[in-house]
Order: sequence, then C-alpha cells, then structure tokens
Amino acid sequence: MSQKQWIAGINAVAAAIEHDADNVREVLIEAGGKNPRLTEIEGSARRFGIDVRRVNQQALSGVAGSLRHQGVVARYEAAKTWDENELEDLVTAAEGRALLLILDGVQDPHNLGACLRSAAAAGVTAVIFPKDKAVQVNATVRKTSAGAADSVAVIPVTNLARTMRDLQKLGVWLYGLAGEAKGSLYNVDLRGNVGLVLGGEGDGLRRLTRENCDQLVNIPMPGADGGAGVESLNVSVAAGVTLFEAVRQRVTG
Ligand SMILES: C[S@@+](CC[C@H](N)C(=O)[O-])C[C@H]1O[C@@H](n2cnc3c(N)ncnc32)[C@H](O)[C@@H]1O
Repeated sequence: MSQKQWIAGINAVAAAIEHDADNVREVLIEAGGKNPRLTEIEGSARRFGIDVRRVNQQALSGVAGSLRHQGVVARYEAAKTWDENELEDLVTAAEGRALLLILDGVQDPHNLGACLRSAAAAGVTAVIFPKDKAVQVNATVRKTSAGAADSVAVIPVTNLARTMRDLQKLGVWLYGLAGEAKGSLYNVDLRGNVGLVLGGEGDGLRRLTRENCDQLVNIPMPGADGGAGVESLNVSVAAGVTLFEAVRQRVTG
C-alpha cells in the first residue's frame, strides 16, 4: 500500500484494520448504513483506537471518488519509520546539542503518547525505546501524542543497553531519572549532548539500564517527604519535567 491513500469497501477496510491498524488513521462509515459488517468494522476500529465518524452518503462518495465504497472508507497513512542506524547521524547533526528521551519499558500507550507530545514540544532529537517488552507506536499512542508520533524521530531499538553504550561513544551523557537518586535534576548541566533515561510504570529503570547511565538524578518531590503518600511521578509527567528543565537551561544558558 502507498504511504497515503483512501481505502474503500467493506473487505478492503476490514483487512486494513485487521493487518495494519496502526496506519489506519480514520474510518468513515455511512450514517444509517444497514449492512451489519459496517457495525463490525466500527467496533474493531474503535477497539484499535482508530477515529470513527458516521457521515452521509454524499460525503462518503466525495472521499471515495471513483472507488466503490459500500458504506465505508478508511484513511491510510504509513508513518515514516526510523531505524536505529539513523541515530548516529541524528546525534551528529545536532552538533553537540542532541537531546534524547530514552524510555525503558513504558507499557501504557497513553503514557507513551504523552511522552512523545512533550518530547516534540521540547524539540528532542529522538525518542528511543526497546522493541520488546514496551508499548510501540499504535493508534492510541498516535492519538494521545496529538500528532507528535509522526513528527518526532521515534526509534525502537533491539538492545537498549547496547544503544546506550553506542550513544556514550558518540559523546552523549546519559542521565537516569530515579526517585531514590542522591543528586537533583536541578543541579546538573543538560545543555550538551544529553540522553534522559526514564523507567516504566511498574519497575522503573531496569538494572542494566540503570548501570549504563552515567549519572542518576531525582526530581525533588517535597510532597513525598511531607508524607503525602506519593512515591513517584507518572512517567510522562517525569518526562515533561525533565525535558523542560533541559529546555530551560538551553534557552537561558
Ligand atoms: C512511575 S515511575 C516508576 C516507579 C517505580 N516503582 C520505581 O521504583 O522506579 C516511572 C519513571 O518515572 C521517573 N520518575 C518518576 N518519579 C521520579 C522522581 N521523583 N525522580 C526521578 N524520576 C522519577 C523514573 O524514571 C521512573 O522510572
């Protein structure tokens, strides 16, 4: 399938959702369409987090053009996929100011989407996460990211520890974010080539990831010390705080 196109007809749309839901951006279904398969398509699209709209026959025909739509069309748009081999070029092109967000095992698509949104707003060089045991970019992530999933360089990597070591060889300093770390985020220099490494919702940073960081820092939480019963921030909140501390330093320094 080409990068960007409309798909029309019950079988074609159902197959696109079944086999390539991540790239189906929107489904339009004829309002009042009687065929029960239209309802099935609506249900499966919604399950994958794809936007579904009921529209009138005229609107549907306008989009489908000469294609036979049978009451349903889908907008298909394959995002650019980034390969880990492109990372070195991205870091080099940043000329000593690379800002990388590294997520170690985020599971919740809403959290990943929110991280990508903040990362895009902060102007990151790339967002990196493992291909395994972590949520990947899907329709829910894309929706939560408000378009950032397609505008930021999102790089799933096979072996996160190896990628971290490769980044260090390129001169990237890796800060691991951990609530129990001794040093504060606000006392470190985030202006150069920097990787900000955050852990997943349940387990935080994995042992090897933690060991591969150059330095661990915390985000001070006065409320936790005051007995508020909160032990950590949500990962997307922590990512936002950390990224925008880097932005603050880069803008003012
Ligand atoms: C929900 S927390 C994980 C909590 C997990 N139980 C743990 O022990 O780390 C997700 C990630 O957000 C970051 N994070 C949350 N609160 C933080 C804080 N106060 N200081 C530094 N990083 C924090 C860390 O990278 C953490 O791995």
